[in-house]
Amino acid sequence: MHHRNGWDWQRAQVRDGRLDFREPDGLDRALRDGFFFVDQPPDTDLTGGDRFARSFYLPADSGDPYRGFRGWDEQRLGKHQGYFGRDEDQTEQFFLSSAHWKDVYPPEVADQAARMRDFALVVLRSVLARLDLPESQWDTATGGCLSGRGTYTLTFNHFRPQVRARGLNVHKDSGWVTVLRSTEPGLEVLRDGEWHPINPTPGAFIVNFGCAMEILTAQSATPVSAVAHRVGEQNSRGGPDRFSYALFVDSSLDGEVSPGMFRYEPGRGLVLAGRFDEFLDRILGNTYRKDTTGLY
Ligand SMILES: O=C(O)CCC(=O)C(=O)O
Ligand SMILES: [Fe+2]
Repeated sequence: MHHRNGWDWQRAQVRDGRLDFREPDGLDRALRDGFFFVDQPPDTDLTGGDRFARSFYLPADSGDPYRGFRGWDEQRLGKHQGYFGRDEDQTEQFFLSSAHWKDVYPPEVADQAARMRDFALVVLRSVLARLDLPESQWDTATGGCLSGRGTYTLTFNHFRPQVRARGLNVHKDSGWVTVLRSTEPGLEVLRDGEWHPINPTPGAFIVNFGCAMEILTAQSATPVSAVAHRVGEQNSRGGPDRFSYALFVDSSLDGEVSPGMFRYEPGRGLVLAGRFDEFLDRILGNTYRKDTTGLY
């Protein structure tokens, strides 16, 4: 349904560990849209994450443990970890997977990351329950995500308004589900050949699906869309800079845990579709380069 003020994105809440949509066909529509809103749980405290998003890039200051994170870089933390000042995008980012949360993030941020991960896994289970994939195969299919062996990354974006560039290039997220915290407009998604804004709703996270989910389900009875999205150029409006942060659920990068990405072929089962580490390198590399897009 098209409303005068844009696309009618679905809205859910989590009740008794399951996604409960406002509309009777809400889940099916959300799987096709690739994006939906979900109420933050009643006890959600976002102060640590919001503060980190507004501070991580600032020079260190002994009185403020949320500043001074540029020095935590890929050399120090490992591949795809730490601070990245992108060259072709306004965003400067901080990526951190769960193995590092307690050692690097301030304690409130590490706690919030774990709560967002648990919430994302509830959302993931609810979606898997709608697919024709047997439950006994869920953990294998998702590369160990449901048994705590996946890759869980909390990533912060700060959009530098003084940089003249796109905010964040066109891309699809790599993995299963993303739980996004945003308070400002700027996010746009490609749906039916047109770019539509997704404007944040107070009290709700934005959820979207990634490539791993799209590849797994493409031939199933319930294909799930990983929708291309981007952030437009942000101008200084005299107010605070735009920030966002997201909890990404991806498959394990450890070959001992998971051989890679699967597609589900009804009648045949899980079929290996390729290595996940190589896929991730490619999609991240292509997202932050000038003349490519983070699509596959
Ligand atoms: O800033 C946003 O609203 C979206 C960020 C995003 O798409 C991402 O970090 O993958
Ligand atoms: Fe994204």
